[in-house]
Amino acid sequence: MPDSELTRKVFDAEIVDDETVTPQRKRWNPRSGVTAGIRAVFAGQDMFARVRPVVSYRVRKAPRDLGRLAWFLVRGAGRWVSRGWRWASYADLRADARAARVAGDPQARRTAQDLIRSDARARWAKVGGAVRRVLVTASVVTALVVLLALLDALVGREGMPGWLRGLYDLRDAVTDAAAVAWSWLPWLATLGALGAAVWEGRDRTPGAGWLTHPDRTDSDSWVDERMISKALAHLGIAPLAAFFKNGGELLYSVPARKDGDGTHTQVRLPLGVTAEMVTDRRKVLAANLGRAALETWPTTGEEDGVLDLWVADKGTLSGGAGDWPLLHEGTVDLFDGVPFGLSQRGTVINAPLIETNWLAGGRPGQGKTNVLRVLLLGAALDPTAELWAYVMGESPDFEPLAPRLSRYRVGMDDTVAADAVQALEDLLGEMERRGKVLGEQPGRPPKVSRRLADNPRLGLHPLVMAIDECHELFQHPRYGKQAQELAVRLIKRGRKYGIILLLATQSPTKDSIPKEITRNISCGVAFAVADHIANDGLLGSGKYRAGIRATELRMKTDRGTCVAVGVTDNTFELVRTFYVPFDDGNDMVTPVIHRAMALRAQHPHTLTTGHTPLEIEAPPDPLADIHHVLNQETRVRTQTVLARLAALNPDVYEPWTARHLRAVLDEHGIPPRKSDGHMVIRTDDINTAITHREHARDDTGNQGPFPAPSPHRTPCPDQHKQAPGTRHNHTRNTPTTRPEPGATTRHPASLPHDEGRGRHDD
Ligand SMILES: Nc1ncnc2c1ncn2[C@@H]1O[C@H](COP(=O)(O)OP(=O)(O)OP(=O)(O)O)[C@@H](O)[C@H]1O
Repeated sequence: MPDSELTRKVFDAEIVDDETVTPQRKRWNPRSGVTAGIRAVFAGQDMFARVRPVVSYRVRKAPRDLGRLAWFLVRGAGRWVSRGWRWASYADLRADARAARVAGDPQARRTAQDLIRSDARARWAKVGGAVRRVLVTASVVTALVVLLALLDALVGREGMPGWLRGLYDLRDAVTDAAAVAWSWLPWLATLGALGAAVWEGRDRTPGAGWLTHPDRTDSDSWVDERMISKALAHLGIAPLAAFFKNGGELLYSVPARKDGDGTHTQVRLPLGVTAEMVTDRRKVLAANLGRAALETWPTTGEEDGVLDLWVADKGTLSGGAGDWPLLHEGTVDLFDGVPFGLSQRGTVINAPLIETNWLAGGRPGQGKTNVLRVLLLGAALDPTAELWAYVMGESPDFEPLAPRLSRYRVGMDDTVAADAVQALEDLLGEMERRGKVLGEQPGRPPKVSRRLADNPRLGLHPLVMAIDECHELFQHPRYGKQAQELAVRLIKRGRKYGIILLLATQSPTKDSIPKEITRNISCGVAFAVADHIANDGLLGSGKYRAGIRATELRMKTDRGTCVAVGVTDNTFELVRTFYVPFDDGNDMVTPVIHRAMALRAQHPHTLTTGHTPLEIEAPPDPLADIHHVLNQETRVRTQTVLARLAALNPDVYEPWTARHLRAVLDEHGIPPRKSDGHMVIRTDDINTAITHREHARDDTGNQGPFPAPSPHRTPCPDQHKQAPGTRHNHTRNTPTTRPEPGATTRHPASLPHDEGRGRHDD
């Protein structure tokens, strides 16, 4: 018997699993139905048992609640009246005028009075416009109604066309509905007005009951002028206490209002009291307001007699800043800044880097290095930026950034200090060169702009140098003095040339950081510091006295939170910095650097090589690269081409799929080709496309996507050997560089004298 006859045949089947079987097993069981019913009843009873005490409690409290409702009604109506009066009498503007008179500011007073006049004019103009609109509408509607009535009387509905009869039906329906609504309207209007008045008059103080709730979701966060005045009255400042005792009322030039995650206000203090007297009693003020000292920020306003107060909502500052916005995607334009942290108001601060220099400091382990790393990471996502980093100690903190760093040295030995000084010297030379380049530009622009930075021929791209633990460099017995001088000159003059210095230190004393640096630095960042000397060393002199105090930050508890000046237009910011983890087993920095590398590979960019001429890297040329990897074979399978491209330039081609390849071929008019059922690319097609492209360039005079070399550039004898599309790494040979991991496979050196030397750029 043949085998096939022994095989069982299945004509119809169904895959059966537990779920399909279970419903068939569940038959109706009268007993279980009864049990379920009883359970439902008991569940209902549970519910009833829960609801009953609530209802009885409400019933007992009903008289009190009704009383409160009545009181709210009266108070709401009162509030409306007073608001109406304020509106009608321009009370706010009059108060401004009065405040200006008290402050002895005639200009402000005149402005307030002018505003009252112009407001009155605008208001009457508005009323006139509204009356005119109402009159016109009423006349049109009346004319229409009269016309319809006349027509109805003269012609009769029977003689009218269908659409006109429809119009009459509509009119009648609207009239009937209006008549019904009219009979209800007084009731509805009264009820609505009563409800609105109760709502308006509800208790707005914290802790109000079920009928009321404060404007904030968190009643703990409530801080108003009454509470602030009370807190100030109990600070133990004699003139302030006397002022309140005599029935004085403080003048709030900025009323207490929600500002991000807190409340902001400005108070004009009475005679004999300065803002500094209040900032000195910050802890008492915080306690009086029911806040931690860190959550209470009294500072001097525009004048010594004006107190600027910001009080954080309770507990909001203890939360971290969350993920760095660029952690998973996004690029940076350094001219717009780098997301750096959350301000006390809960908004993201875009830290400015262009035209600034930074000094970050604080006690050990509070987050300085992370700030430097975040700024460098952000800069790395601007493909035009060139980055250098010097770490004056043995630390792997910047290791994952290495592929994107053109210069990178780590260590405590003298060679690192020597290289850092050399780098500062190179930056000064570069500054001179940039000054000349700017001077040669049409219109002699005073500083580097995005447009100029984008032109790789000029070499005016942003150049960021970070020095971690910079006090080690500035205090170095041999190189310290020179480093100080160079850094000061750079900080003073380098900003407009797109040269940015980022410094971080544990020890911001006058011996470790030159005074000229702390004086001229534009962005100061202070994590928890020990005393007012360190505070003012980082943030600028007088900041401690003005109440801008990183001394309030607590070691460990406030790790990652810093006081920053110069990062926004505000006098200071309390910043919860973004943290990009680089810890044992959690490295979120490397993926960002991979993105940064891929981005940079797609842009022509310049490297600064000390006093030597600029080198310009060419962007990849996919057509030439395909030609290169075809290796003169007649045809090669598409998948093989993709693999070879990825090996040739992984940064650019590793993410490529057949679709990317197809797009390039389509762009050059190369049709899809098949051989033995496989998609292939033919060398002939690519050769033809390249020839066409060359002709097209000759015709238009266009030099193609590669930027022409710098006029100063020394031609490399073997430059033509460079694999097309790979990036040229021609940099000055200085001991400040170190070999890039994998540099030999990924970026073959095009110059024989580059072989074996330190790396400079990606
Ligand atoms: N913004 C932040 N959010 C949360 N944790 C942070 C933040 N910044 C730093 N940290 C934590 O603090 C630790 C120390 O950070 P970092 O190395 O930046 O401090 P540092 O001040 O540079 O220390 P050192 O002076 O020792 O170099 C980090 O490993 C991290 O756990």
